[in-house]
Amino acid sequence: MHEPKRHKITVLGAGAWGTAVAIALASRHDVLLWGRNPAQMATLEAARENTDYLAGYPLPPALRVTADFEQACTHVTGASADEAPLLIAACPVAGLRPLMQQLKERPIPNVVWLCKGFEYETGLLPHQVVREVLGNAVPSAVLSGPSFAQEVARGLPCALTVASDSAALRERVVSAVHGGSIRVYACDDMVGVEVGGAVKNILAIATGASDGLGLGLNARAALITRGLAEITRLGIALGAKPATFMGLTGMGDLILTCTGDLSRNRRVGLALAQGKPLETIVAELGHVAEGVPCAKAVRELAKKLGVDMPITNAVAGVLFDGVSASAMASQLLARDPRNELA
Ligand SMILES: NC(=O)c1ccc[n+]([C@@H]2O[C@H](COP(=O)([O-])OP(=O)(O)OC[C@H]3O[C@@H](n4cnc5c(N)ncnc54)[C@H](O)[C@@H]3O)[C@@H](O)[C@H]2O)c1
Ligand SMILES: O=P(O)(O)OC[C@H](O)CO
Repeated sequence: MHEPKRHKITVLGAGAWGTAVAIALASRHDVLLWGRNPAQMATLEAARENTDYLAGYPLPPALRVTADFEQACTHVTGASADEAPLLIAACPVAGLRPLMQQLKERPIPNVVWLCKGFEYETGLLPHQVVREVLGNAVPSAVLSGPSFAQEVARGLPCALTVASDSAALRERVVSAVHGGSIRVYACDDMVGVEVGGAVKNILAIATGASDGLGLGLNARAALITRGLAEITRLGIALGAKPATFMGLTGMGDLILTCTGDLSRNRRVGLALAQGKPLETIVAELGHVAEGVPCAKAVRELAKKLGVDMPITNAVAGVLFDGVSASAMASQLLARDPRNELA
């Protein structure tokens, strides 16, 4: 039986996902939500709602918010071991390195990140970025899986996976997050969990484009299935465990993001099918769509590693090389036949 315990938690990043996670945890724990924009945080406090990133979901009275980074850090660095502190980084991949640099000289107890992607400039996974900046001494974990912020903020059921090579941190994350309508599973395959979370966003763009072109449900199922093969090939080349890709952060998140209209990445694909330019799509979205920078990073990484990733290459062609969505579909169909399990 899961023993509920009260934790001191700081969530760094007040976008859609950081806000939803803070809302979900605030009824059980002492949670402080930090955002880097003082004006936005003042509005959030006044309205008790994140109108910029998660409109329509009131903050519970127990949830405290701040734009003061010092206060956000002290909430966990000043906590006793008995208060089992947890530091959660809820920024996009592009913000992870700067955020870790801000934390570098502080005695943080641990760090758990929620972002999904490869660092654009370096092609590194989030755990590699964190270790490059903080070293190996700080226990670190990734929390990922099929989870739309709006549903989590509403308290609807959801299952996530925490991956870490620290058994103690895995236990702490399960202790803090598992409960209510959230189930948390644990594993030690950080590479597999991060690769699944990153590449599914590219495939959601592909599926959105296919659906936007009206190519049908058969095409959608084909893209999801062959997309999973593509994710698995890259993951194995990077040292992941193949079984991870059949789990929540592989197949689970891939299905959700490719089929759920709440997905920003899927919406990018739907808009590409209408022929909209990428700059317009990104501006209209107003939120991060990690699949866009990730497509470029993964195309380069796969080329370097000699991993065949035709759907990723096709998506990158539409995003960055001026290929139309319909030409992308034709190019994928025209590829030579291959053995399904190769
Ligand atoms: N929204 C979801 O449903 C969801 C679910 C699971 C995972 N995620 C992942 O979580 C990450 C964040 O997504 P989101 O939905 O919150 O994005 P968002 O666009 O809603 O918000 C991004 C937030 O990050 C902040 N930010 C950007 N750079 C920062 C930095 N250097 N330091 C601090 N804050 C910074 C922005 O100010 C903004 O508040 C992404 O990697 C996304 O893939 C999102
Ligand atoms: O809205 P998206 O496409 O960034 O997807 C959100 C989550 O990653 C789904 O698990």
